[in-house]
Amino acid sequence: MLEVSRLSHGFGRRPPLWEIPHLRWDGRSLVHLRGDNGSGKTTLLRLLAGLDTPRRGTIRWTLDDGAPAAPPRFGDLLYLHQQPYLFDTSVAGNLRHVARWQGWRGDDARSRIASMLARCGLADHARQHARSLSGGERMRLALARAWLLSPRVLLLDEPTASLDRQAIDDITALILSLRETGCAIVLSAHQQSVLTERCDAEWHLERGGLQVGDMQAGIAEPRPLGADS
Ligand SMILES: Nc1ncnc2c1ncn2[C@@H]1O[C@H](COP(=O)(O)OP(=O)(O)OP(=O)(O)O)[C@@H](O)[C@H]1O
Repeated sequence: MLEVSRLSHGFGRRPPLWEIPHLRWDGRSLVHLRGDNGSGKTTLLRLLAGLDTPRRGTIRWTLDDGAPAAPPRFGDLLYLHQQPYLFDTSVAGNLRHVARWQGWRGDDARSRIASMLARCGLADHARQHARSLSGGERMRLALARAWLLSPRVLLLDEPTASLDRQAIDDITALILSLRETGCAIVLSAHQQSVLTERCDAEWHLERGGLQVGDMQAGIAEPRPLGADS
């Protein structure tokens, strides 16, 4: 469970990008973080990932009963940038790094890597250098690498930006499969797509605040700037 309280952040002398009085997330759903370019989606995801420290407010992880939980460790929570960093090696080599990190060896490692390459449609690219992949393939490899770490929470920054329809469909299928494993996902996207249509909830950054909506019920609960909820 994620609990955000009186959170705000900004840069330099500029006013805060947004203020979020209160946000509670069960850490189970698939959330679409929506907002115009420059509204602060990446900034919020980076704060949730613990990569930056907020100017004001708190981000806490709790157990279901509200008791404090330790912040998720690397591997439990992963943040993927829209141009994901890939290791300077082959496609399979990128997955071998994770296999070593996980302590997998020999045939066990090889079969896990082969099945992940197949699942992500990258089997034919196994020996190709990762940095020569197309945009959609790079994102698929980044998701494959993340998947091998079995994250509990995945924060995806514009995973379908600049991709064509087929690539968006491929990434959508992968993200939905990852979610089936029980991984909670927040993904940012400034436009609606086949992927965002499959989300359970929407967090909408606009006019300096965050509106939370339940996509299934079609409800949006405005949380006005500065107000407690
Ligand atoms: N490290 C930084 N230093 C100064 N300004 C920054 C920094 N990071 C982000 N900003 C500014 O904060 C604002 C929000 O940026 P952010 O990347 O969070 O928006 P975004 O909603 O993710 O945008 P996009 O949809 O274009 O990716 C922008 O005006 C950006 O220039």
